[in-house]
Amino acid sequence: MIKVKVPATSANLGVGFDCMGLAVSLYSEFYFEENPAGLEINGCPSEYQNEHNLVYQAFVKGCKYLDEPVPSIKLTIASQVPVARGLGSSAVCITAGLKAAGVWFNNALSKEEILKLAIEMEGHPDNVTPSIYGGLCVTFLDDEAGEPVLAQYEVSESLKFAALIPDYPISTKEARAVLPTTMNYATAIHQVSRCTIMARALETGDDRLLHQTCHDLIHEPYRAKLIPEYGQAKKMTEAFHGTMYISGSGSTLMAIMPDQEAADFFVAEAQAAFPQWKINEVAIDHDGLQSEVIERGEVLYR
Ligand SMILES: Nc1ncnc2c1ncn2[C@@H]1O[C@H](COP(=O)(O)OP(=O)(O)O)[C@@H](O)[C@H]1O
Ligand SMILES: N[C@@H](CCOP(=O)(O)O)C(=O)O
Repeated sequence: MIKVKVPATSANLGVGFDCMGLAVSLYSEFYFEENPAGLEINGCPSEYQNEHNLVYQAFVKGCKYLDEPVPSIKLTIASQVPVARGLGSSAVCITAGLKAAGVWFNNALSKEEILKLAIEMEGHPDNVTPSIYGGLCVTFLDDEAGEPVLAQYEVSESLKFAALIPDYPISTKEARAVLPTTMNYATAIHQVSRCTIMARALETGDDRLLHQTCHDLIHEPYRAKLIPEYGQAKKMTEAFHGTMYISGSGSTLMAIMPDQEAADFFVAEAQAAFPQWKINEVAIDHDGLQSEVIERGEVLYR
């Protein structure tokens, strides 16, 4: 049996639309076993328990890329990552399926190959890269070869992340449909300058600089309208000297707090204000995608 564990992600990270993302400590686990009786999928909503399942689709893509026959499998999913909440559930499914295909055929897929195939499936790299590599990642596709180019950045340990997860979904497809198709020079300059300096603010833990730089003009103004509580949550975050952005395509709002004390007070206050939401501090995941081959309850190799 192959076990794959993948962290959730917080993509865009304010001003890093479609390029910057962070792996966070909510995990999904996937178990792949041979099942001669045919495809069987458990542990996810019934609408995903068929051959269209995204994890299975990615597994098939990996097998085909390797030119190997698609094995008949039982797939069991145990997920902490909520669906359509901007925490990368689709990226998690895709990277897990690809990784399992690689492991199934003697670790035949490198991380770089998994990344390239995952971007093809997801359409943008900002959530799949951190789900594979962990930490804070920035990625773009090379103009000529179309190869992913990535850099990893440090995040100061003093900064604390609190995920405000609403009780309603927003699908990435719908959230992309509300975006304009063009932007002007002034907006591009605003965004590029802030994104570059925000990476430094995250590295140094400079919460004032973080607040100055984390001001997106590319997607948040349009998507905030899909989250009625956006303004209230932002005000509350700022009252605790934090900085808030829409995680991925929403609906989760991510607050970056300057220290542990502020994070603890903020989480309690936010939970009282939004009793139906799940509000958790999340740590940064530094490991990314992990796999194990297990036989008779024993881990044979990782
Ligand atoms: N456990 C799962 N099994 C199969 N597909 C899943 C699972 N979790 C998420 N998905 C797929 O991912 C989609 C949600 O992705 P998306 O709209 O990008 O939101 P997000 O990635 O922010 O959670 C679902 O509609 C479904 O297709
Ligand atoms: N850059 C993408 C990120 C989507 O992330 P997800 O976690 O919501 O899947 C976008 O903003 O559309």
